Amino acid sequence: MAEGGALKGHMARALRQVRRYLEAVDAVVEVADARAPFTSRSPQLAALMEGRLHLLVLSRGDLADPATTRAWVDWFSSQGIEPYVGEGPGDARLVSRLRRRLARAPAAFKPRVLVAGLPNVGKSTLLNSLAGRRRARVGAQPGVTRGKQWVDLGSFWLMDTPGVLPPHLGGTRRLVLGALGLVGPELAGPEEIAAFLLKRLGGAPAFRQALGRWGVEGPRLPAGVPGQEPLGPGQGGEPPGAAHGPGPGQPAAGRPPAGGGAAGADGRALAQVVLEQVARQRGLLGPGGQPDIHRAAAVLVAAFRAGELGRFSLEHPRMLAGPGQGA
Ligand SMILES: Nc1nc2c(ncn2[C@@H]2O[C@H](COP(=O)(O)OP(=O)(O)OP(=O)(O)O)[C@@H](O)[C@H]2O)c(=O)[nH]1
Repeated sequence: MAEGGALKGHMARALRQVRRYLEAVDAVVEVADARAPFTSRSPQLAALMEGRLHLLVLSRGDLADPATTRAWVDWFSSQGIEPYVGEGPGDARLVSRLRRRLARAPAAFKPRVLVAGLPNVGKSTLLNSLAGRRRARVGAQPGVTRGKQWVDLGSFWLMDTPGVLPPHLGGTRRLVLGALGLVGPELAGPEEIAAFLLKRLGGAPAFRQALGRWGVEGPRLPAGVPGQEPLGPGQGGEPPGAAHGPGPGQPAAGRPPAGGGAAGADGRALAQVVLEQVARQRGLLGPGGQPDIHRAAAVLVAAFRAGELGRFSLEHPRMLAGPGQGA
Protein backbone atom coordinates (compact mmCIF):
# COMPACT_ATOMS: atom_id res chain seq x y z
CA MET A 1 0.00 0.00 0.00
CA ALA A 2 1.49 3.36 -1.02
CA GLU A 3 0.41 5.13 2.18
CA GLY A 4 1.84 2.35 4.37
CA GLY A 5 5.10 2.50 2.42
CA ALA A 6 5.34 6.27 2.89
CA LEU A 7 4.71 5.88 6.60
CA LYS A 8 7.39 3.21 6.92
CA GLY A 9 9.83 5.46 5.03
CA HIS A 10 8.98 8.37 7.33
CA MET A 11 9.50 6.24 10.44
CA ALA A 12 12.82 4.87 9.15
CA ARG A 13 14.01 8.48 8.54
CA ALA A 14 12.90 9.50 12.05
CA LEU A 15 14.83 6.62 13.57
CA ARG A 16 17.97 7.43 11.56
CA GLN A 17 17.78 11.02 12.79
CA VAL A 18 17.39 9.92 16.42
CA ARG A 19 20.41 7.62 16.01
CA ARG A 20 22.43 10.64 14.83
CA TYR A 21 21.22 12.73 17.76
CA LEU A 22 22.11 9.90 20.16
CA GLU A 23 25.72 9.96 18.99
CA ALA A 24 25.91 13.46 20.40
CA VAL A 25 24.34 12.94 23.83
CA ASP A 26 25.10 11.35 27.18
CA ALA A 27 21.55 11.25 28.53
CA VAL A 28 18.05 10.84 27.15
CA VAL A 29 14.85 12.05 28.73
CA GLU A 30 12.25 9.83 27.12
CA VAL A 31 8.66 11.12 27.20
CA ALA A 32 5.75 8.65 27.24
CA ASP A 33 2.06 9.11 28.02
CA ALA A 34 1.05 8.18 31.59
CA ARG A 35 -2.25 6.73 30.34
CA ALA A 36 -0.44 4.02 28.36
CA PRO A 37 3.21 4.00 29.48
CA PHE A 38 3.95 0.69 27.79
CA THR A 39 2.51 1.35 24.34
CA SER A 40 3.52 5.02 24.11
CA ARG A 41 7.23 4.17 24.34
CA SER A 42 9.36 3.45 21.34
CA PRO A 43 10.38 -0.21 21.27
CA GLN A 44 13.66 0.75 19.56
CA LEU A 45 15.02 3.25 22.06
CA ALA A 46 16.15 0.86 24.81
CA ALA A 47 18.45 -0.95 22.37
CA LEU A 48 20.08 2.36 21.37
CA MET A 49 20.80 3.65 24.88
CA GLU A 50 24.20 1.93 25.26
CA GLY A 51 25.20 3.09 28.69
CA ARG A 52 23.65 6.53 28.42
CA LEU A 53 21.63 7.86 31.36
CA HIS A 54 17.99 7.05 30.62
CA LEU A 55 15.23 8.97 32.41
CA LEU A 56 11.54 8.45 31.68
CA VAL A 57 8.91 11.17 31.95
CA LEU A 58 5.27 10.08 32.02
CA SER A 59 3.48 13.12 30.63
CA ARG A 60 -0.21 13.85 31.13
CA GLY A 61 -0.21 12.25 34.59
CA ASP A 62 -2.99 14.74 35.32
CA LEU A 63 -5.21 12.78 32.90
CA ALA A 64 -4.29 9.25 34.06
CA ASP A 65 -5.74 7.19 36.91
CA PRO A 66 -3.43 8.07 39.86
CA ALA A 67 -3.35 4.57 41.40
CA THR A 68 -2.47 3.02 38.04
CA THR A 69 0.30 5.59 37.55
CA ARG A 70 1.74 4.72 40.98
CA ALA A 71 1.75 1.05 39.93
CA TRP A 72 3.64 1.99 36.73
CA VAL A 73 6.20 4.05 38.67
CA ASP A 74 6.90 1.01 40.90
CA TRP A 75 7.09 -1.28 37.89
CA PHE A 76 9.53 0.93 35.97
CA SER A 77 11.67 1.37 39.09
CA SER A 78 11.85 -2.43 39.38
CA GLN A 79 13.13 -2.44 35.77
CA GLY A 80 15.92 0.06 36.58
CA ILE A 81 14.30 3.03 34.82
CA GLU A 82 13.61 6.21 36.73
CA PRO A 83 10.11 7.46 36.03
CA TYR A 84 9.07 11.09 36.58
CA VAL A 85 5.38 11.97 36.33
CA GLY A 86 4.24 15.24 34.79
CA GLU A 87 1.00 16.56 36.25
CA GLY A 88 0.23 19.02 33.51
CA PRO A 89 2.05 21.10 30.88
CA GLY A 90 5.02 22.90 32.43
CA ASP A 91 4.73 21.05 35.79
CA ALA A 92 7.26 23.04 37.86
CA ARG A 93 7.93 20.21 40.34
CA LEU A 94 8.74 17.79 37.54
CA VAL A 95 11.06 20.29 35.90
CA SER A 96 13.03 21.01 39.06
CA ARG A 97 13.32 17.28 39.91
CA LEU A 98 14.61 16.56 36.40
CA ARG A 99 17.03 19.50 36.45
CA ARG A 100 18.41 18.32 39.80
CA ARG A 101 18.83 14.76 38.51
CA LEU A 102 20.57 15.90 35.33
CA ALA A 103 22.87 18.17 37.31
CA ARG A 104 23.98 15.23 39.47
CA ALA A 105 27.08 14.39 37.44
CA PRO A 106 30.82 14.44 38.18
CA ALA A 107 32.03 18.05 38.55
CA ALA A 108 34.20 17.95 35.43
CA PHE A 109 31.48 16.42 33.30
CA LYS A 110 28.64 18.40 31.75
CA PRO A 111 26.16 15.95 30.19
CA ARG A 112 24.48 16.58 26.87
CA VAL A 113 20.79 15.74 27.05
CA LEU A 114 18.21 14.82 24.42
CA VAL A 115 14.43 14.86 24.96
CA ALA A 116 12.83 12.13 22.84
CA GLY A 117 9.49 10.40 22.38
CA LEU A 118 6.63 9.60 20.05
CA PRO A 119 4.94 12.40 18.08
CA ASN A 120 2.65 14.65 20.13
CA VAL A 121 3.54 12.99 23.44
CA GLY A 122 4.64 16.26 25.07
CA LYS A 123 8.33 16.58 24.08
CA SER A 124 8.32 20.28 23.12
CA THR A 125 6.32 21.22 26.21
CA LEU A 126 8.93 19.52 28.41
CA LEU A 127 11.85 20.88 26.40
CA ASN A 128 10.53 24.43 26.72
CA SER A 129 9.93 24.01 30.45
CA LEU A 130 13.42 22.59 31.01
CA ALA A 131 15.07 25.31 28.95
CA GLY A 132 12.96 28.03 30.58
CA ARG A 133 14.15 31.57 30.00
CA ARG A 134 17.57 30.31 28.96
CA ARG A 135 16.04 29.23 25.68
CA ALA A 136 17.36 32.46 24.21
CA ARG A 137 20.89 31.53 25.22
CA VAL A 138 21.48 28.85 22.65
CA GLY A 139 24.58 28.18 20.67
CA ALA A 140 26.11 25.51 18.51
CA GLN A 141 28.45 23.43 20.63
CA PRO A 142 31.62 22.53 18.74
CA GLY A 143 32.35 18.89 18.15
CA VAL A 144 28.77 17.63 18.26
CA THR A 145 26.05 17.26 15.65
CA ARG A 146 26.71 20.11 13.26
CA GLY A 147 23.92 22.65 12.99
CA LYS A 148 22.29 21.51 16.23
CA GLN A 149 21.54 24.16 18.79
CA TRP A 150 22.22 23.56 22.46
CA VAL A 151 20.80 25.34 25.48
CA ASP A 152 23.38 25.90 28.19
CA LEU A 153 21.68 25.10 31.49
CA GLY A 154 24.81 25.49 33.61
CA SER A 155 25.22 21.91 34.77
CA PHE A 156 24.09 20.29 31.49
CA TRP A 157 23.55 20.99 27.81
CA LEU A 158 20.08 20.48 26.39
CA MET A 159 19.63 19.75 22.68
CA ASP A 160 17.21 22.37 21.42
CA THR A 161 15.37 19.89 19.16
CA PRO A 162 13.49 16.85 20.42
CA GLY A 163 14.09 13.40 18.95
CA VAL A 164 10.97 11.96 17.35
CA LEU A 165 10.68 8.22 17.90
CA PRO A 166 8.58 5.99 15.66
CA PRO A 167 5.72 4.09 17.32
CA HIS A 168 5.02 0.38 17.15
CA LEU A 169 1.58 0.03 15.58
CA GLY A 170 0.92 -3.70 15.75
CA GLY A 171 -2.30 -5.19 17.14
CA THR A 172 -4.28 -2.88 19.40
CA ARG A 173 -1.30 -0.51 19.80
CA ARG A 174 -2.61 1.53 16.89
CA LEU A 175 -5.90 2.09 18.74
CA VAL A 176 -4.24 2.86 22.09
CA LEU A 177 -2.05 5.47 20.38
CA GLY A 178 -5.06 6.78 18.44
CA ALA A 179 -7.04 7.17 21.69
CA LEU A 180 -4.17 9.24 23.12
CA GLY A 181 -3.86 11.34 19.97
CA LEU A 182 -0.34 10.06 19.28
CA VAL A 183 -1.20 8.84 15.78
CA GLY A 184 -3.43 10.63 13.31
CA PRO A 185 -6.92 9.75 12.03
CA GLU A 186 -5.42 8.19 8.91
CA LEU A 187 -4.19 5.37 11.18
CA ALA A 188 -7.06 5.22 13.67
CA GLY A 189 -10.45 6.84 13.00
CA PRO A 190 -12.78 8.11 15.73
CA GLU A 191 -15.38 5.34 15.37
CA GLU A 192 -12.76 2.63 15.74
CA ILE A 193 -11.20 4.42 18.72
CA ALA A 194 -14.58 4.97 20.38
CA ALA A 195 -15.37 1.24 20.06
CA PHE A 196 -11.95 0.44 21.54
CA LEU A 197 -12.42 2.86 24.46
CA LEU A 198 -15.84 1.42 25.26
CA LYS A 199 -14.43 -2.08 25.20
CA ARG A 200 -11.38 -1.30 27.32
CA LEU A 201 -12.89 1.13 29.82
CA GLY A 202 -16.51 -0.03 29.79
CA GLY A 203 -15.89 -2.23 32.85
CA ALA A 204 -14.75 0.73 34.98
CA PRO A 205 -17.64 2.09 37.09
CA ALA A 206 -16.23 5.64 36.89
CA PHE A 207 -16.30 5.49 33.09
CA ARG A 208 -19.88 4.25 33.06
CA GLN A 209 -20.81 7.03 35.49
CA ALA A 210 -19.17 9.59 33.23
CA LEU A 211 -21.20 8.32 30.30
CA GLY A 212 -24.29 8.35 32.51
CA ARG A 213 -23.69 12.07 33.08
CA TRP A 214 -23.84 12.41 29.30
CA GLY A 215 -27.26 10.73 29.34
CA VAL A 216 -25.90 7.43 28.03
CA GLU A 217 -27.51 4.60 29.93
CA GLY A 218 -27.11 1.30 28.23
CA PRO A 219 -26.67 -1.31 27.14
CA ARG A 220 -24.53 -2.92 29.76
CA LEU A 221 -20.89 -2.22 28.94
CA PRO A 222 -18.45 -5.12 29.12
CA ALA A 223 -16.62 -5.89 32.34
CA GLY A 224 -13.00 -6.84 32.28
CA VAL A 225 -11.64 -10.34 32.14
CA PRO A 226 -8.12 -10.36 33.65
CA GLY A 227 -5.47 -11.75 31.38
CA GLN A 228 -7.78 -11.72 28.40
CA GLU A 229 -5.58 -9.43 26.33
CA PRO A 230 -2.08 -9.29 27.84
CA LEU A 231 0.29 -6.50 26.92
CA GLY A 232 3.41 -7.58 25.14
CA PRO A 233 4.37 -8.62 21.65
CA GLY A 234 0.79 -9.72 20.85
CA GLN A 235 -0.56 -6.55 22.44
CA GLY A 236 -4.03 -6.65 23.83
CA GLY A 237 -4.94 -5.49 27.28
CA GLU A 238 -7.38 -6.10 30.06
CA PRO A 239 -9.60 -3.15 30.90
CA PRO A 240 -7.95 -1.28 33.79
CA GLY A 241 -11.33 -1.28 35.56
CA ALA A 242 -10.86 -4.99 36.06
CA ALA A 243 -7.48 -4.45 37.70
CA HIS A 244 -9.18 -2.73 40.62
CA GLY A 245 -11.71 -5.53 41.08
CA PRO A 246 -15.39 -5.38 40.27
CA GLY A 247 -17.18 -2.27 41.43
CA PRO A 248 -20.81 -1.80 42.39
CA GLY A 249 -23.05 -3.22 39.72
CA GLN A 250 -20.08 -4.73 37.94
CA PRO A 251 -19.94 -8.50 37.56
CA ALA A 252 -17.01 -10.40 39.03
CA ALA A 253 -14.11 -10.57 36.62
CA GLY A 254 -14.09 -13.72 34.55
CA ARG A 255 -17.85 -14.01 34.44
CA PRO A 256 -19.81 -12.61 31.51
CA PRO A 257 -21.70 -9.44 32.36
CA ALA A 258 -25.37 -9.88 33.05
CA GLY A 259 -28.11 -8.17 31.13
CA GLY A 260 -27.16 -8.31 27.47
CA GLY A 261 -23.45 -7.65 28.07
CA ALA A 262 -21.24 -7.25 25.06
CA ALA A 263 -17.93 -8.67 26.31
CA GLY A 264 -16.49 -10.73 23.50
CA ALA A 265 -19.62 -10.19 21.44
CA ASP A 266 -19.99 -7.43 18.93
CA GLY A 267 -18.04 -4.45 20.30
CA ARG A 268 -18.86 -2.37 17.28
CA ALA A 269 -22.59 -2.98 17.72
CA LEU A 270 -22.25 -1.85 21.34
CA ALA A 271 -20.38 1.24 20.25
CA GLN A 272 -23.08 1.97 17.69
CA VAL A 273 -25.79 1.91 20.40
CA VAL A 274 -23.73 4.11 22.75
CA LEU A 275 -22.74 6.56 20.01
CA GLU A 276 -26.35 6.88 18.86
CA GLN A 277 -27.25 7.99 22.38
CA VAL A 278 -24.31 10.41 22.49
CA ALA A 279 -25.40 11.85 19.14
CA ARG A 280 -29.02 12.31 20.26
CA GLN A 281 -28.05 13.80 23.64
CA ARG A 282 -25.65 16.24 21.98
CA GLY A 283 -27.95 17.10 19.08
CA LEU A 284 -25.49 15.66 16.56
CA LEU A 285 -28.02 14.77 13.90
CA GLY A 286 -27.65 14.33 10.18
CA PRO A 287 -30.15 14.44 7.34
CA GLY A 288 -33.61 13.25 8.40
CA GLY A 289 -32.68 13.58 12.09
CA GLN A 290 -30.45 10.51 11.98
CA PRO A 291 -27.77 10.39 14.70
CA ASP A 292 -24.39 11.36 13.28
CA ILE A 293 -22.26 8.48 14.58
CA HIS A 294 -19.01 9.84 13.18
CA ARG A 295 -19.32 13.20 14.94
CA ALA A 296 -20.50 11.50 18.14
CA ALA A 297 -17.39 9.29 18.06
CA ALA A 298 -15.17 12.33 17.50
CA VAL A 299 -16.80 14.11 20.48
CA LEU A 300 -16.35 11.06 22.73
CA VAL A 301 -12.71 10.59 21.73
CA ALA A 302 -11.92 14.29 22.17
CA ALA A 303 -13.53 14.23 25.63
CA PHE A 304 -11.43 11.22 26.61
CA ARG A 305 -8.22 12.85 25.37
CA ALA A 306 -8.94 16.06 27.25
CA GLY A 307 -9.80 14.22 30.47
CA GLU A 308 -13.38 15.51 30.42
CA LEU A 309 -14.71 12.04 31.24
CA GLY A 310 -12.36 11.69 34.21
CA ARG A 311 -8.87 10.30 34.77
CA PHE A 312 -8.47 6.95 33.06
CA SER A 313 -5.49 4.80 32.17
CA LEU A 314 -5.55 2.41 29.25
CA GLU A 315 -2.86 0.08 30.59
CA HIS A 316 -1.86 -1.39 33.95
CA PRO A 317 1.39 -3.25 34.69
CA ARG A 318 -0.74 -6.26 35.65
CA MET A 319 -1.52 -6.56 31.96
CA LEU A 320 2.11 -7.36 31.17
CA ALA A 321 2.59 -10.93 30.11
CA GLY A 322 5.72 -11.43 32.19
CA PRO A 323 8.58 -9.70 34.00
CA GLY A 324 10.95 -7.73 31.84
CA GLN A 325 8.44 -6.82 29.16
CA GLY A 326 8.92 -3.45 27.63
CA ALA A 327 11.89 -2.29 29.68
N1 LIG B 1 -2.93 17.67 30.14
C1 LIG B 1 -1.65 17.68 29.79
N2 LIG B 1 -1.31 18.08 28.54
C2 LIG B 1 0.00 18.06 28.20
C3 LIG B 1 1.03 17.65 29.09
N3 LIG B 1 2.22 17.75 28.44
C4 LIG B 1 1.94 18.19 27.20
N4 LIG B 1 0.61 18.39 27.05
C5 LIG B 1 -0.11 18.85 25.86
O1 LIG B 1 0.08 17.89 24.83
C6 LIG B 1 0.06 18.54 23.55
C7 LIG B 1 1.26 18.09 22.74
O2 LIG B 1 2.44 18.56 23.37
P1 LIG B 1 3.79 18.89 22.57
O3 LIG B 1 4.79 19.30 23.59
O4 LIG B 1 3.53 19.79 21.43
O5 LIG B 1 4.12 17.44 22.00
P2 LIG B 1 5.37 17.03 21.06
O6 LIG B 1 5.76 15.66 21.50
O7 LIG B 1 6.44 18.06 21.08
O8 LIG B 1 4.64 17.00 19.65
P3 LIG B 1 5.29 16.93 18.16
O9 LIG B 1 6.11 18.17 17.97
O10 LIG B 1 4.06 16.89 17.30
O11 LIG B 1 6.07 15.65 18.06
C8 LIG B 1 0.04 20.04 23.83
O12 LIG B 1 -1.29 20.49 23.68
C9 LIG B 1 0.46 20.13 25.30
O13 LIG B 1 -0.10 21.26 25.95
C10 LIG B 1 0.64 17.24 30.41
O14 LIG B 1 1.44 16.83 31.27
N5 LIG B 1 -0.71 17.27 30.69
